[in-house]
Amino acid sequence: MFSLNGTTFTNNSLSGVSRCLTQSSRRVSAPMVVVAAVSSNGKPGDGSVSVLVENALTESAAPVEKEVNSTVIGGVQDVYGEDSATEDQSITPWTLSVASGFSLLRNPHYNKGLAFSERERDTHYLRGLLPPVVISHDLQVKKMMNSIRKYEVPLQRYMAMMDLQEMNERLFYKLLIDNVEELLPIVYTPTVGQACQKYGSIFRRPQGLFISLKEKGKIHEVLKNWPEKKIQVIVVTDGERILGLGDLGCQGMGIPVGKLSLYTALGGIRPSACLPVTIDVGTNNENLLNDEFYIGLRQRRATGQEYAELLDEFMYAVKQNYGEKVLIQFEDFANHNAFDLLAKYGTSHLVFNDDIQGTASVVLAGLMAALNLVGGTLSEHTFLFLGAGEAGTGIAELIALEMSKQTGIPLEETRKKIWMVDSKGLIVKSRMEMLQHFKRPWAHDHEPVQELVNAVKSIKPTVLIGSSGAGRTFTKEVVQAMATFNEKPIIFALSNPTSQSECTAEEAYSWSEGRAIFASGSPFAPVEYNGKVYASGQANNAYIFPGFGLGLIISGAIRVHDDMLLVASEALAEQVSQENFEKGLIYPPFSNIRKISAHIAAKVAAKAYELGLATRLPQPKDLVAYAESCMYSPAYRSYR
Ligand SMILES: O=C([O-])CC(=O)C(=O)O
Ligand SMILES: [Mg+2]
Repeated sequence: MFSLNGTTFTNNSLSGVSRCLTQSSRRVSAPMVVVAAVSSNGKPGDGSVSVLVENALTESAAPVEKEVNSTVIGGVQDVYGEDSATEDQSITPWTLSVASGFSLLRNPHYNKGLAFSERERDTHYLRGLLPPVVISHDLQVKKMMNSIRKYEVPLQRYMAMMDLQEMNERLFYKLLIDNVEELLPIVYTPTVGQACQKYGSIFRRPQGLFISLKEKGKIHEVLKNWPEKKIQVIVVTDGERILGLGDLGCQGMGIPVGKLSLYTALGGIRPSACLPVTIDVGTNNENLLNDEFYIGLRQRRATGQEYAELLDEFMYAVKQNYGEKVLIQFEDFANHNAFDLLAKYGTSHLVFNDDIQGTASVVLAGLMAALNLVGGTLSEHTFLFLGAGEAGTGIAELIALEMSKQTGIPLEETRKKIWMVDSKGLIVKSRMEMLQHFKRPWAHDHEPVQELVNAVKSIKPTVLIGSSGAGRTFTKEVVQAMATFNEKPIIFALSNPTSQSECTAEEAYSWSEGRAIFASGSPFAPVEYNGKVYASGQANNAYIFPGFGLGLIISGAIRVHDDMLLVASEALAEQVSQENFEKGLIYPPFSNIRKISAHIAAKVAAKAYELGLATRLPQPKDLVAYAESCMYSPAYRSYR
């Protein structure tokens, strides 16, 4: 351990440095140089950097470092103080870049491409490696958007974005942040669904960790192979229920990668703190098992004890490696595992299931906002769901909880306002014995009903929610029935990607004669009906999880609590403006998402403090300002 300019460097951080050096020294041919990379507010002196490097080299004994022909080496991107929340501005002005010359251009964390200044080109051995022009970050964004728009096929745009992420991380994030509405459907639903279906053939470089049954007993070591050490958020899938597309096995990796890029772009978590993980226990997808190019384990899914042991080893290895404040987001697990994993680890780890909890929170927010358009309180409405899996029952439970909080009526009673249809028809008491445990709270007294349309006609819901993963199930008859007994029927078609949406925006508006208040999980372009343009909202958990995670991180929360989901919904609903309502919108535009995320984060953090679940003390006075100040900015740093 040693100190420099008041910052203490531990052996841990040094081993990170030495690892960088080791890895770089294998790749670089240009001599490495020490550079002090200065963030916009920092002014380190050059001499100190040499001290840092000397110490780094002498304290780590790996022989490879001695090979480093080190005039000097720069940068300590990875040295964050123990207390750092997300972005490093408040911690230390120092960044340590790992290389110079050709390898600097090949390092996505530090590469700036044509934006390297004349001076940086001189000091970092870049002369001749770049064409003469120097362009600004903004011009780079413009140029990149021009080329991306030239691709007509969305998957090509996706691949161009992934290539950019691997080439120049800060440009990737600036592009995404500045053009979020245009690029979200590319890096996220619906295109990410296609990317997962083809992941085997488009896989180029590792973007996350693959942990398969082969790694059993070694997960702790496998985590150490990941180059970043200060992980704050992990998104993990086992690929069994990727969006509404079913079992995509190991190819589900596209989802954790996509979700985490939104954690950074939308929620401001720094990219190096994000770790995508795919657990591979096999797949039951015959097409993949028979595909010679399939990249995962070629076996049927392990279940029972074998599955549980691998997950258990993973969960404990994560805590051992990254501490108890690392957020683990479960994503796209099948129902039969999702509920159990959340219940099992909810008391020992900081875990969040996006499909159960994130979707619930975003839908509740949409409903809160919709009340402004349709009137009444939540408990005056009647809800019918198609699909009683993670999303459906998660949303239902949060609505029932909110109704109970608002009215003081017990949860068992408020649940009775919510009905569900699954593949076997309306969930009713007479089916109780045969129901999976998570469906049982929704079995109410009623005659058995097979078809959705008959359930709609009998229950007469004011709100119809599709969470079935089955596309085109809200038929004309269903939507028309909703429109006969509701002046403004609320219809959410949540399943993803677009192909699985229960109905399209156009169907919802035309079949309801323009009266539906409609939102969908995947985006739909505005629709014209009878000379009027209808823009619909995207009820997607992407509104919630980035800000929610930010709130947990900035407060140092150690557990997720349902009350945090309720305040996240309130925070999102509060961001819908009068102007949005006038257009019939119940979600704010994604273009404001970083501001929205800061508000969600502040409310979630405040709740964590109130519940005694926050460890980051003292509590900042202005949590919104604090959340904003912690957010990662993709602005380039200048290397001196
Ligand atoms: O990824 C999305 O767009 C939303 C989601 O979690 C899912 O559909 O599983
Ligand atoms: Mg999901």
